[in-house]
Amino acid sequence: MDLTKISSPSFLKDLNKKQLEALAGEIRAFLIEKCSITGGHIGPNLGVVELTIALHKAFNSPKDKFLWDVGHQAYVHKILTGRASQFDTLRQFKGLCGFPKLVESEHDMWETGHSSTSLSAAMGMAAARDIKGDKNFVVPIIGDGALTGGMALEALNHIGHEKTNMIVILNDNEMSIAPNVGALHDVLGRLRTAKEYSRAKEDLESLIHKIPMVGDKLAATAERVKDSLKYLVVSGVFFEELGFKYLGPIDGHDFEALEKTLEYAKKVQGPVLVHVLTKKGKGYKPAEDDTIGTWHGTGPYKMETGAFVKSSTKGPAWSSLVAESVRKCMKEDNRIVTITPAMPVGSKLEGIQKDFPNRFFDVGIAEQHATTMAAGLATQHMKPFLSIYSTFLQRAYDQVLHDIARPNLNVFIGIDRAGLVGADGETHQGVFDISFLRHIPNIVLMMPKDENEGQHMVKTAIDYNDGPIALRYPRGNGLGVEMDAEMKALPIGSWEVLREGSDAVILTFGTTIPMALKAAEQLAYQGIDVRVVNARFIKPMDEVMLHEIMQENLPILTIEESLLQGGFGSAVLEFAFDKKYRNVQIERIGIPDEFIEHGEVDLLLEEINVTAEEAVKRITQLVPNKQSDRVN
Ligand SMILES: Cc1ncc(C[n+]2csc(CCOP(=O)(O)OP(=O)(O)O)c2C)c(N)n1
Ligand SMILES: CC(=O)[C@@H](O)[C@H](O)COP(=O)(O)O
Ligand SMILES: [Mg+2]
Repeated sequence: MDLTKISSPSFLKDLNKKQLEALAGEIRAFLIEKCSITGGHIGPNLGVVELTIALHKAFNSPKDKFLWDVGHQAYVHKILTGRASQFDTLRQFKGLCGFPKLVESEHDMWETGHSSTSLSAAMGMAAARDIKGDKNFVVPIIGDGALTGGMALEALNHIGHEKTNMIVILNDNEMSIAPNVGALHDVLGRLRTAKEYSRAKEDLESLIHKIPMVGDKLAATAERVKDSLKYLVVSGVFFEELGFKYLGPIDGHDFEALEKTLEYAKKVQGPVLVHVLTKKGKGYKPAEDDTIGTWHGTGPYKMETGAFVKSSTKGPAWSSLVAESVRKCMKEDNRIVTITPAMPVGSKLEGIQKDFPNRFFDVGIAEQHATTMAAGLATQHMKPFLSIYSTFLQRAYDQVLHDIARPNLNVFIGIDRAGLVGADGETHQGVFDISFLRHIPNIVLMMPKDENEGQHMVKTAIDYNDGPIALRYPRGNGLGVEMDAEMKALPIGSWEVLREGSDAVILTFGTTIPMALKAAEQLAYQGIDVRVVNARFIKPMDEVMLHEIMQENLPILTIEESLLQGGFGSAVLEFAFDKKYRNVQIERIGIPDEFIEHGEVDLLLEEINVTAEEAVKRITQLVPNKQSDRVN
């Protein structure tokens, strides 16, 4: 079948088991081929091929509402809702989004990207339905990893209390990105093996009902016996005690089991949780055999061998640089404890996990817990290293403020994926952390210009004992610079002049330094002499140097791959105003007040004018008389 010809999932209603299985095969082949070129979340999507087909067969989207938790596993949903032809543009600039997107389709009911939001949103949609007296199903699909997110548990608690009609599909493949962790994971583990029990339960029930005369009465008593048996044998009671009817576990690749269970679930009053067992990466051996999370989200790969296509990079991965530098420090200092909320693979923490198993914690998708746990460690004079993506740190804003900064606890926060991340798009861009951290008292916030300065900043953070200190670093690789043999701490709040200049100053840090230097070189040809400063401490700023620059009354351009609103440039403006440098001209380049969609980072930066050309233009406007000098 030509998948690109699908315009709506309604055709599924007429397919028999054989045809459904054939369709599943075609979709798998399509996904493996397309993702081999574009990259993407191939593992999770191969695991939900049959489940997604069965859901679209059993329900009537968009009247019935599917909410895909995290949403990285919605490619099959996108294929069945008329978007197969767009997969060549998956996660590319102005192309198909890798997550559900309202503007893309009426079938995309809820935008995700961050984990564990589907149940809360589903409760909202179900409440609206009930208040309006509408009749439709609300069907959130949540993974075993996402279920460890605090929001999901808050929602389960409320939904069960309200006894709202909802069919929760728990897609359990025993994996988060890495193998799933936590006591809830263990509960699911007991359930997975409980297949026998649920069959025995049904056999028992039908047997008792057959006993003439006493059958039904006995059945009622047996119900209580069965339930007590349930307490003994399986932990499905976990969900049933929360007010959910628990169905399962069922094989998520078996169309008959799926159809039977979904049709049964549609008849149940109140919230139902259908526990579906799937295999992440199913149907593609390299992904199926993945036990660590390599095939959760990938770049392009060779279909035949599963070999990843190497991109040309100069320096080490930033995550590896930071993790390796911390690992070195952990050898010398047994106060250091590393915590990650479910991202050991992305943040390259496997080495730490292996060498220091009792000083490493993967807490699951639980950013708030991870952050406050770090605070608790710091109260006991340990040195917690919280490794967390910028975008996911947004989940723990109050924990940083209330639990770490307010009591001024010595926590080292490694903010990974700081800046534009590219393919994951607007739900994952790491461009807000400066704005939401800079205004918190006691915080030190820094960003290195290259991997050598990165290792020195790790040392700076480890040696710093006066409160919270955050090191932000980008997705991707370093510049390939030479590394000093020894890590050495930097003076807190110290900036560095990279290029002298007497006509204007560019203040910038991290990934935008090469662009600033390029602009300065171009301006030199115009006779404009620009100083370029590595403003590597975003907080505290180098106020001595700032006073000097402003006393010289030099025009200033700030550049940052971060939100302008409340960002570094704002800090410089505030400084000038507060210190009464009212004549200094200041311009800012950075992320505008909008969400930045998916695409290659260079194209995104061009789109929003965070470029050397823009810097040249802005500086030229700042020093017009230099222009006229040159012309005369
Ligand atoms: C708040 C938040 N934290 C972390 C992530 C990163 N992340 C994306 S998918 C994923 C694992 C999800 O596991 P599961 O829900 O079981 O889905 P599966 O990939 O197994 O289908 C994680 C940790 C995220 N998207 N959002
Ligand atoms: C869907 C999700 O949130 C993660 O899979 C994320 O895409 C990982 O990002 P990196 O690829 O930058 O590790
Ligand atoms: Mg999972």
